[in-house]
Amino acid sequence: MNQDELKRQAAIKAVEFVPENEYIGIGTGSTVNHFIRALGESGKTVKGAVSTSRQSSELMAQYGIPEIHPNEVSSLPVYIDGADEINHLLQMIKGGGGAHLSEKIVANLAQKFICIADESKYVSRLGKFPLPVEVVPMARSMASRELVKLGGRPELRIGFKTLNGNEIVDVHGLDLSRPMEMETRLNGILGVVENGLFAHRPADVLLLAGKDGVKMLTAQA
Ligand SMILES: O=C[C@H](O)[C@H](O)[C@H](O)COP(=O)(O)O
Repeated sequence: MNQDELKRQAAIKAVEFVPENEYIGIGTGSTVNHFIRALGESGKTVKGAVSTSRQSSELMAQYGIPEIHPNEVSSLPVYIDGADEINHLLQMIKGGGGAHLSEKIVANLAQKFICIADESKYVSRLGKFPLPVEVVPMARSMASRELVKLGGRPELRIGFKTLNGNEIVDVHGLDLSRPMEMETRLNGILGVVENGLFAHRPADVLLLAGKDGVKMLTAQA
């Protein structure tokens, strides 16, 4: 089974966690695209979904899943999303698609965050994947100098703008051994809008697809 098929298996499993006739939250990325298709084809009815990107909104529309704005809900029973890396505490690096700001907002509206991933995403230590950091364009250089002081090597994602018109710097080499501290610290840099560490809001459940099937994991102390 290739990686894409494993992503699809995790996504199909996630449909079982979707409550009928409720609003849900939907993330962004290739694994989530499989989830939207699987939900659309499942015959399960949701009242609607809060989306986190244009890409997800467009696919939801193709499958007749109504979209609702995050400001119209105060809570969501579930949020389904992928990850670029996830550890045993279900803390994640996200933002490979540049959508981590809206993903973090919607994840924080959710009672349960279900992460869907293939087994290559499960890591013993976060940080091989460069950490996406969304920055206000006029502060990009200033913020990048601060990221260097923290031990990172920021690299501008050339030609990319976020949903909010900002830029992304992908930061290599940061020490992420204390993810909660680093998440807070990075967001304290002037010009940083949000970083892709999900340590304060980890996933609640990980559906991890491997060659032996889809495992359901929770945080391991
Ligand atoms: O901005 C993108 C998101 O954080 C995605 O959840 C993440 O990049 C994983 O994407 P994929 O499912 O394509 O591997």
